[in-house]
Amino acid sequence: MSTPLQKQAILLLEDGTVHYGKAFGKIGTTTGEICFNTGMTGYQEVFTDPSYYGQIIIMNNVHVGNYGIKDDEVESDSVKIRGLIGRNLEEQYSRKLANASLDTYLQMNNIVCIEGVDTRDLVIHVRQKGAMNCIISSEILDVEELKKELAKVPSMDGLELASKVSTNEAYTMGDPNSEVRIAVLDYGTKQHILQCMVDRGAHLKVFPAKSKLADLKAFSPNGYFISNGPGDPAAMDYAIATVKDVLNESKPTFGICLGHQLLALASGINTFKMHHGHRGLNHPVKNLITGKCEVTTQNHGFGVDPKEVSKATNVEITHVNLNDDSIEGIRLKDRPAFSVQYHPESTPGPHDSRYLFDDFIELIKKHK
Ligand SMILES: NC(=O)CC[C@H](N)C(=O)O
Repeated sequence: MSTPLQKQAILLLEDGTVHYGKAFGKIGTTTGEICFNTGMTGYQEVFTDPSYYGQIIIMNNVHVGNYGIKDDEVESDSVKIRGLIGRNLEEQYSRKLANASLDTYLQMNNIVCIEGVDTRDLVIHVRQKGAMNCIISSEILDVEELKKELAKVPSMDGLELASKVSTNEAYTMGDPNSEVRIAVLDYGTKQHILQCMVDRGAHLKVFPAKSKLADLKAFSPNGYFISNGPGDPAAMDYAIATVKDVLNESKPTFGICLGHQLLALASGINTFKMHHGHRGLNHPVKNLITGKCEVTTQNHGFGVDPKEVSKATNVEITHVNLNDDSIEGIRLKDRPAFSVQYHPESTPGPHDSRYLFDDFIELIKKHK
């Protein structure tokens, strides 16, 4: 909750919209693409998800921070969002197990934030006008000066960001004696995606973004995983080339979110920038194979082109979004490869879709 002692802060959007509020986290200036997350819980997992790198997040929930911060509730080693916008960002927290307050955590991670903003109004605005860049500042309070800074920020459309959050060195996880060996292409993976595979007995080797098929093959994998990550998938020529080579191996391959988009691009299907994307914990998806509905966790601003998918002879649509009919899952007809646009590891979120990890492990065992 804002107090009279807090410094002023300003939020300026690319279309000229201005919101005034109070500074939270680091005092400074930050820029990025504005987007909103409708989830009511799981803020720490959201802030540490590398897919959000380069983005400034509006949290729809009116209170953020009430249960503090816990060191192990993270999806990567640091906060990856570029900035945070909230109605009430809380310094006080009530969970005994928490290690720190949200404010301390955001300051430690150098994240510039603004609170006291009418987030309902702002979310409706972004929902109507679409994704755009924005700037938050608690040090420059002159709108004209902020406009000049904001004009320098590149559009998310066409931006390659995955190589900035990928691991620098390859590393392994899980039981080295496992019969299931998965080579992971890390474009900014969430830790719990890897954990979901390790929990099912897999041995993983996680490779830096620019690794080639030959690097992966040196691990003798019997399955390949293509991770989630930030930025525009169409700007990732190096990854599209590697995923094409991976598909030619005809080994079980699974992609999540950015990995789904790369699987489509490597199969000759384009992606596109969505109007304002999907970010939250309650997106209904229908599995067209089983006829069942799943409530899913989502975080994406790009999508796979539905017209091109329906024309492609080698690709089958397996999942659709029940809110807007967008493509949520595909599988290849001529290769043991499948992918989903949403996040089945669901940290945070409902566990309805974790069966996809079981399916992947089963597919690998069958193909051995
Ligand atoms: N969660 C993700 O992997 C996001 C993928 C991609 N950066 C998008 O915004 O669509």
